[in-house]
Amino acid sequence: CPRVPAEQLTQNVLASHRATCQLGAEDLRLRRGDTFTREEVSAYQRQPAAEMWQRCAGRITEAVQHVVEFAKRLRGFMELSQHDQIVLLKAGAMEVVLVRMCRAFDAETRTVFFEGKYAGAELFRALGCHELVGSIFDFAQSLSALRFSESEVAFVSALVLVNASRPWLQEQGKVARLQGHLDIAFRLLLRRTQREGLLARLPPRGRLRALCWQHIQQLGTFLRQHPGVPPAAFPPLYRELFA
Ligand SMILES: CCS(=O)(=O)c1ccc(CC(=O)Nc2nc(-c3ccccc3)c(C(=O)c3ccccc3CC(C)C)s2)cc1
Repeated sequence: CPRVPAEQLTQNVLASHRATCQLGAEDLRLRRGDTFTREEVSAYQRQPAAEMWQRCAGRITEAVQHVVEFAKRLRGFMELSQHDQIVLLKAGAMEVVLVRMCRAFDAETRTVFFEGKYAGAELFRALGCHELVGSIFDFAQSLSALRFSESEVAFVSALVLVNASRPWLQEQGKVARLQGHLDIAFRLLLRRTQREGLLARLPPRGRLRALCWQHIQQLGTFLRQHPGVPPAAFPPLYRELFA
């Protein structure tokens, strides 16, 4: 079919995701059976809280950097003002990580890929934020039930990022136009693949926002309880986004 703008935009969204998705969905699926042994789990549980927080902060920072690269490749994102690009990434990067992370979640064993193998929630006990970890698993579980294709993950990620209702935007109209084009392209894809029902089953935006807020709060609690941990122990980007 002729390369109508929506088709071109769709190709750009899919290519941007494929180029920056960090681990391939297929690889993640193939490694599902590979879970940590009881000994390895208890070794993680015996880690000091600071060590586990720093490891997770490092992982999150890597994931966020891939999301920044995804945004930069999205047609139209680089045409936004620098200020608005930063506003959208500060508000949305962690939300996109959470959406992408569902590909690394195995609902059958309720485990997530972490540092080379699949881990249950109990592996993260040393973090001291049992509720947050449980909520992340629940959220990943709800997303994995939707059986996203990579194209759907790509579009959901793009629409999480390009959100004209984020506060502090300077050129809200420009973001709304880009958001509108992405929305139309996504709906065309869903119609073509008989997946229109997906839109009604996506979690409300508030779920993502609440999870990110819980993460920021738990980080704050951890840092207050461990005044000895130097801020330099966390990657600058992680501190900039969450501390
Ligand atoms: C995201 C791109 S990907 O290619 O799919 C990919 C690429 C790479 C990986 C490997 C990986 O980094 N897994 C991590 N797992 C968790 C985790 C941790 C608690 C429960 C559930 C998953 C990480 C976190 O640090 C995390 C994740 C979400 C919110 C908050 C946090 C930190 C908090 C809990 C201190 S990192 C997985 C998936």
